Amino acid sequence: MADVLVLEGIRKSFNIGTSVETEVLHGIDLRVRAGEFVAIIGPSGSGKSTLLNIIGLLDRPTSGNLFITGLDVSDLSDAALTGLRGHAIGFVFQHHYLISAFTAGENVMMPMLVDRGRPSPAMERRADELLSLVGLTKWRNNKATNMSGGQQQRVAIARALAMKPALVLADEPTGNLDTASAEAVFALMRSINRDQATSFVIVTHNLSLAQRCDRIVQVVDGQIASG
Ligand SMILES: Nc1ncnc2c1ncn2[C@@H]1O[C@H](COP(=O)(O)OP(=O)(O)OP(=O)(O)O)[C@@H](O)[C@H]1O
Repeated sequence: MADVLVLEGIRKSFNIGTSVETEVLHGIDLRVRAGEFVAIIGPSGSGKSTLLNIIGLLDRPTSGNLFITGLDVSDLSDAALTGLRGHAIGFVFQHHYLISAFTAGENVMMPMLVDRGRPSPAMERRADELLSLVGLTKWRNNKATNMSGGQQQRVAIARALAMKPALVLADEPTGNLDTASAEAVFALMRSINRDQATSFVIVTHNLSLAQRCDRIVQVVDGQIASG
């Protein structure tokens, strides 16, 4: 199967203060195949979120090559990166970042509205389809604030899928949830992965969930220690 994501020799340094430069990622090589579900684990401060931000085109590497769905993104402008991010990648974070004044349906429509500017019946239908997929059809017109943490995270997953991304990135998606809700959210992501062949890369501290992914990539001190 084709690779949805290829990283070659990715390095990332941050400037701390005016002169001190610290390298946080020391040459990461990673491939994720289309339809693969990968867990990234590692100690706090090892560079997992930095890596996910680079994969998600939210930050640029200091050096190295990054290919998303076969496209070399190294020389793309910021505007082109934003466009690619909007279409190829869906994001789920530890905090759901739903807009609390909006309904579940409106939150799911947001990426489509940002892309196309104005609402349409097709967008409404897509939102309905996605809310059904995450088991929240009845909650379509409820404000996000009136939903449980697990339900809010399921809305966030529906929103992440709105643009039919090839790859979903999730940073501690179950970190704020109780055990039962974490299980439900993980099972939902896994079933979407299986049914729709969407690739997932999730950062998690939850080892029992990580063990149920296709592959575990362990990051230690800015390098891949295994996986
Ligand atoms: N914008 C930044 N400027 C300077 N240093 C940064 C920046 N972002 C991250 N770092 C540093 O990079 C290192 C890796 O941080 P990162 O957040 O990627 O780790 P992590 O593995 O995701 O940790 P955690 O599991 O605690 O979320 C840390 O030492 C952090 O202080």
